[in-house]
Amino acid sequence: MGAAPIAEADFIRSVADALQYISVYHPPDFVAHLTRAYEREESPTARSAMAQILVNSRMSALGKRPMCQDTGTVNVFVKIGMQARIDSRRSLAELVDEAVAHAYTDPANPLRASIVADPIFERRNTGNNAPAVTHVEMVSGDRLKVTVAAKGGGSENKARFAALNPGASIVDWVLETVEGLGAGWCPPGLLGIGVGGTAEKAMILAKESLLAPIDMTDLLARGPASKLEELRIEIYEAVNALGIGAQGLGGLTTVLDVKIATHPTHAASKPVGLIPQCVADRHMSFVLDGSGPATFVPPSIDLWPQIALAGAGETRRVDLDRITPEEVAGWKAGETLLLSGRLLTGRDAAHKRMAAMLDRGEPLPVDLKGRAIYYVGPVDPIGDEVVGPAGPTTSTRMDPFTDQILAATGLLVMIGKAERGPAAIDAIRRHGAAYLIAVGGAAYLVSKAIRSSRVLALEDLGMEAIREFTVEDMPVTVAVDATGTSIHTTGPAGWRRPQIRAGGAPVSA
Ligand SMILES: O=C(O)C[C@H](O)C(=O)O
Repeated sequence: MGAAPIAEADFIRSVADALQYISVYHPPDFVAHLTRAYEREESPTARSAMAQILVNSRMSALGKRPMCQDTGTVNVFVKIGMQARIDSRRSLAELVDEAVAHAYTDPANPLRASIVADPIFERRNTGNNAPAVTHVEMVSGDRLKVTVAAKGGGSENKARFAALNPGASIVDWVLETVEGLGAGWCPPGLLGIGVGGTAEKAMILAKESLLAPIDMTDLLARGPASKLEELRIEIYEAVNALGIGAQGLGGLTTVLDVKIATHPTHAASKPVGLIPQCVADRHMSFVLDGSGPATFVPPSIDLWPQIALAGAGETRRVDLDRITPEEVAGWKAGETLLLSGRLLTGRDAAHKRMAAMLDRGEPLPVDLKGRAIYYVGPVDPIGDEVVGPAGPTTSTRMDPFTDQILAATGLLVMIGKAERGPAAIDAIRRHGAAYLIAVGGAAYLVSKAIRSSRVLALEDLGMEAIREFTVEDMPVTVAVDATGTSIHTTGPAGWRRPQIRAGGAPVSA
């Protein structure tokens, strides 16, 4: 007699519950590896960023609110036993999408809807984060193994592929590629590498490799038992020697682990996919056998270290309602500021609209003169929150608009995460502006500095609308000052170490 059929409702409920679970709880292996990296970190700025990420992670677990404002694209991998049966007339993708809609609109913990339908033209938010990206594989057995992941856009944007020559070095390609990624993928995190098969197979292998347990600490302690493990250690050490560090600030740890999955390939080929995983590492697996929905037990809060964040001390306080070009000119790259007052928000879609309005000679819906703008798309609030988790988004996406907006509006300050490109840095210097960063992946913690929030303009853009926040003592770091000095250049340069190949030879790349 075969296994009992899996009820449609059990499948939907299990996927929805898993999505809610991973939005608030980091996997224990991630917390353990990040804690170890934090304890060993010698770069004060990187260590402080890691402290904020760990405190944020614990707060999310306690408050049952998302660890990151970017609650991700839902990726689902379903392995269906050849003898399993799902009692439904709908497609598996439809069931997954119903679960996504349930999870993301759950009134107890609404997650941010980030998916836009029609990626080329309208880019209209679907409102419930569906559809997901669902992969199905038929395997032996009579059960269903489901893995759900919620992958942030910043790290997904840094996915890379190369069709290498069979004799080319994977290590050299990974090093060159990771150096070029910048910090928009929110390190410290993981690298997923897929090698072999075909172009699309290498990318899926890279993505799936990120779902394996994080075990670099054990691997380093016991030593490699295979050539693949040797390669993992070699890449792990070589990438960390680049000195990129947490949030690209320069430091000892950029990656907590390196995962590699392989598949046989054509004699002429060596396809390689690389997908980084940001600090919002969110995934879990469960099995359905027809006996009911999966259940998920919250982890013990003892999993997290208790870290006291440094007090304000002598930190410079900034009144956002009275900033002047002279004051901004006095800020130095690397300095910590505590911001209070009114802060505008705007990100990708708002910048595109504002640039189009300026091109047409139209007035903007908000006056940016002398103001600060925060690149953020927050989660909706619940209960007595004024806003949900609201961490910074990757600023380089706003680079193409920066010169035009600074020149046309008199905007003084931008706040986001990770580095700016050369053209944006040049514009910041020419206009006497400044670029500040908050810690990516510390969204719930950041939201605690926000005292009020209201939508000011472009409401149709949903989470991308222009809002006005009132903030109190919001901690940020000056990343590009008015002289054009960038901490994302000076920081990593100070922490870069010589590359040593397995066997002792220096890496040529
Ligand atoms: O969409 C976002 O909020 C952020 C995105 O995950 C990013 O890292 O840039």
